[in-house]
Amino acid sequence: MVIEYNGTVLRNEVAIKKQRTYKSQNRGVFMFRIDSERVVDASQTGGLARYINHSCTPNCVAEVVTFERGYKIIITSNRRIEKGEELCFDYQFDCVDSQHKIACHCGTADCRKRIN
Ligand SMILES: C[S@@+](CC[C@H](N)C(=O)[O-])C[C@H]1O[C@@H](n2cnc3c(N)ncnc32)[C@H](O)[C@@H]1O
Repeated sequence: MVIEYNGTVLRNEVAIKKQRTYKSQNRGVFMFRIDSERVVDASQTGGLARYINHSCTPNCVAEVVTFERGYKIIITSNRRIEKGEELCFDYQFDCVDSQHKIACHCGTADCRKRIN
């Protein structure tokens, strides 16, 4: 394990409202989708894991572990990581319409050129 992605678990509807609010306040939005109903919001209460960037050829994997009392998002490495190397994982965002695509700058040979 490398780090846990901490934050507040929100219902989807609440997460969408909060996302709008953060954007209207010019604040960063740091959210991790657990499933179609729940999102972990790390924008206000999250730790350092929220700063991990996306890569199409990542050195880490983010997994949702379910417990009786909730969820944990665990980020583990999938290979040896050298000192000073940037941590990254595949965001696995859903594909969205062409107007809202985010270009990927991971720079790896297998880059898909967009994050979503
Ligand atoms: C959770 S934040 C990651 C931390 C962010 N780079 C920062 O400095 O706060 C996610 C955002 O970072 C940017 N990002 C992350 N990985 C990227 C990538 N491979 N290419 C381009 N932008 C990326 C995108 O704007 C994305 O919406």
